Amino acid sequence: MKMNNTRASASLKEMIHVAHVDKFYGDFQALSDVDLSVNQGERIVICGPSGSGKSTLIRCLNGLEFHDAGEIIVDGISVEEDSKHLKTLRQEVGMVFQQFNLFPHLTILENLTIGPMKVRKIAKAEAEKRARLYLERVHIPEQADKYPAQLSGGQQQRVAIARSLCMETRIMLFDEPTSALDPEMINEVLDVMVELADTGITMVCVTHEMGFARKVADRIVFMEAGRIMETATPDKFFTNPDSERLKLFLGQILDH
Ligand SMILES: Nc1ncnc2c1ncn2[C@@H]1O[C@H](COP(=O)(O)OP(=O)(O)OP(=O)(O)O)[C@@H](O)[C@H]1O
Repeated sequence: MKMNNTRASASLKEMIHVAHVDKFYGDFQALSDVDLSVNQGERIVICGPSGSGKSTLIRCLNGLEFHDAGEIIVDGISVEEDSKHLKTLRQEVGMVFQQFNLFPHLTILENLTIGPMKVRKIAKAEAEKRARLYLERVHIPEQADKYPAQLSGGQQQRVAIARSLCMETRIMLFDEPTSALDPEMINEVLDVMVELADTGITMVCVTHEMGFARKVADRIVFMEAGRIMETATPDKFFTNPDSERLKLFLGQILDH
């Protein structure tokens, strides 16, 4: 179900505000004067060469890393190391990583219910109902009673997505969710992400999957050397990029 009308009418609310952000690791500057604004329901794909700062930027959005200068506000919360609201922020922003980070000693169902029960204080029966619903959504309801090691990488990543969905967050961040997967499992995860994108959730996704970017993104952000070099709609991004660097990058990745 497309929700473009809803997204259009909601598009005035800015969910992510990044202004003049710098980030250093020691002496190394990983982000330089980064600006990014994401409205409610927007789908943003971030791409760029290895080491360009994509993961650093997305990790700064939910306080897994902290910026050194500038301002980041996510869903009304200022992201700062000493903020009292960091816990709330992390609860409100879902994140799916390259490595699935499931609890190995818990079943799939338990992986999905632990957050809602502990953090949201939802009763077990309700949490399980919700978990089974989202396992249906990611097309693996039959895996509920297995342990993560018994699932394929693609299935584990779909559980990781379902786990974020169970927390019913309004923002989902993805950091190269398919890059640790065997090629034949990439599409099953991307398909779930395409379905998720149609629900109106705000999405920021670091990925090299340009087919996904073309299909889903409202805007694609190209980073290089810690800077945002270009931001464009998929159409412009792929057919008429402004910078020579982006043309070179596209030449390299689209040839593969
Ligand atoms: N914890 C860290 N300490 C020191 N340097 C780091 C740290 N994390 C990242 N860097 C450096 O910061 C730069 C940006 O890294 P980042 O992981 O954000 O890039 P990326 O664009 O996501 O790369 P990739 O596509 O390879 O994942 C790189 O040069 C990296 O080596």
